[in-house]
Amino acid sequence: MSSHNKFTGFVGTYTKGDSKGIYSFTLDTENKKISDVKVAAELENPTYVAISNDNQYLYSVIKEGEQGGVAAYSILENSGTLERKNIQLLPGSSPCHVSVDSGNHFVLSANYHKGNISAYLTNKDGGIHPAYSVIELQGSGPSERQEKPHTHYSGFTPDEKYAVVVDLGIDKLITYKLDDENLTEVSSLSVKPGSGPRHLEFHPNGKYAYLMTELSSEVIALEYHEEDGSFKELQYISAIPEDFTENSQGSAIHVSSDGRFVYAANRGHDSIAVFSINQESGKLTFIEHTSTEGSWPRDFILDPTEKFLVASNQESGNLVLYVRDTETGKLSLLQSDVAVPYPVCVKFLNY
Ligand SMILES: O=C1O[C@H](COP(=O)(O)O)[C@@H](O)[C@H](O)[C@H]1O
Repeated sequence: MSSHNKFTGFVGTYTKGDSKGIYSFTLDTENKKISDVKVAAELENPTYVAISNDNQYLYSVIKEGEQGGVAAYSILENSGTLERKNIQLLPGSSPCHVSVDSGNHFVLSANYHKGNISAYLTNKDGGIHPAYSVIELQGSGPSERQEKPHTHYSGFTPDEKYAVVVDLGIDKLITYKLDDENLTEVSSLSVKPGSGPRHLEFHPNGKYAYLMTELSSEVIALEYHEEDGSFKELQYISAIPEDFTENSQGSAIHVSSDGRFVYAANRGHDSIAVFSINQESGKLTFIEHTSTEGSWPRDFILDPTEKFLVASNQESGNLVLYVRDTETGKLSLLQSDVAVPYPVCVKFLNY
């Protein structure tokens, strides 16, 4: 457990309205407050960011003119200051998700608009080489938002032997064997047609994973088999109340590092759903909904102590701070007036 009481976070945004790019902020866990919001780097549409395990580098989605890709930054002295290393762009829309492995060797990006993923290798200075593999996904789904692949997430399995890709347009989770030359498909799982899977997070025991769907607002509990990178469905559970009939779209999902709770965000219902995890079966039980005190919670994150949770409301432009009861998993509101324009993603440095 960290002995710090001040933690630096970063917010990726859409550079609409007043937004200038990536913002940094400080969470003071003693005074239970977020403050010191400032611009950390100016760039267009840095919607998603990933921080290397050693806190040396930040990788961000970037748009430049008619091109999109990934920008690499140095994080100066574990602070909120970013210095550009380089960028790698490809023609067309920018990606929506970026991730880096624990050894800071591979960077992966997923592109919703193009329906593809790109894999990059880093150089010894943390910059990135041009994409060495771009994989176009194939297929469609029954919803009008599933006319083609819309890849929303690419990350790593716990042992980092595989890349896992989630595609909202084709209702699929695909596992690729990862090396420095190729990504080779080894397994895939089709989930409920029309559910629109979006983001995935593993349980710390590496045996289960939890998948948030955007179109059906459900959490899918999965069993993960590390020997071949395959997944098996265990359970579907709604993240919104049964009687809520207005538009709502699932967004982010996180698992507490004690492996006891899953948190999932709902845009429209504007809430975070809390679930407890049965440690024997991996299945979930609903605990509560907490309002996000704003509109369209695109992302949220547990702080490094996991006693707090920070949510980002894209449309109302505010970060919201909750204190988390680590025994019950429940959230209680502390602060909801931290202005950040069009926040899309929120991340902390590692402590
Ligand atoms: O969650 C969502 O993500 C997609 C992709 O993000 P983008 O920044 O690449 O456009 C977005 O288009 C969609 O509206 C949203 O629900």
